[in-house]
Amino acid sequence: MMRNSSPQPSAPGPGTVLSAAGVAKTYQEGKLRTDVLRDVDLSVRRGETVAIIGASGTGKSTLLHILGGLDAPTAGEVSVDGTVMSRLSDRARGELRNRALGFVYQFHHLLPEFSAIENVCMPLLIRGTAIDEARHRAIALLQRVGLGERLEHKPGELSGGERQRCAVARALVTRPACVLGDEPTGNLDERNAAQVYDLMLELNREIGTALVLVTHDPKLAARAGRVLELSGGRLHPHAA
Ligand SMILES: Nc1ncnc2c1ncn2[C@@H]1O[C@H](COP(=O)(O)OP(=O)(O)OP(=O)(O)O)[C@@H](O)[C@H]1O
Repeated sequence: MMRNSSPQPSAPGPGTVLSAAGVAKTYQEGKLRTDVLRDVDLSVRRGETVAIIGASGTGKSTLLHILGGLDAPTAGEVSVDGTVMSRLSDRARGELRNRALGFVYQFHHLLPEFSAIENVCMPLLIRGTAIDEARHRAIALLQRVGLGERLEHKPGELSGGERQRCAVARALVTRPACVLGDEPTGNLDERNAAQVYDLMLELNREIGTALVLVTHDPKLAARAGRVLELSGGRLHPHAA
């Protein structure tokens, strides 16, 4: 494939937990063709925090889905913890996602019929952790995010900020190499958004999980170690 000469946001190397090389994505609906991503290169190192900003419709969610293995690129490759995702079977890709990645969405995506502790236990149980150990780890993390008194509450019985903090706990309970957040604080007021964002950065420091966060809020983005802007289907270093 022809590669352009735009500067790479950073080159992959040892300690890279997530990388994209020449990632393109085209949506084709009948005769309508939309080239959303043209040539995305990205390399995220262990423990790094990266914010991705960009105008509405530039493809931030599309990119995050592809980085998380939820969608396949039209061209290019994504590697998670050194393994190229497209070379894996669906099952092996699912296992890699469960082992190495965590996800936080704008709308928490917690399971409504399960309690906070059950929601946070879920990724551990999926990977075969014994129930007692899973509960022990879920309780410790829920206490850490300030929900120690809300363990048995269902999502509908939690406030918006509490739901997002529970979703953060669920994403981090497996101590993944990297957490991907798609506007993780986007539905919260400024104070709650700052609190949840703070929490993610604190857990990043404590656990060493890398964070890749899409946000429309420049103030929040500026607190990440690196800010990249998606425009014209490519990622560019963002000048502060
Ligand atoms: N399944 C699809 N089929 C066709 N086009 C799509 C599809 N999904 C997204 N698009 C288009 O791709 C473009 C990028 O969408 P995406 O949701 O990734 O943007 P975004 O940067 O996350 O936007 P926002 O900030 O508004 O959430 C949009 O123009 C959208 O219409």
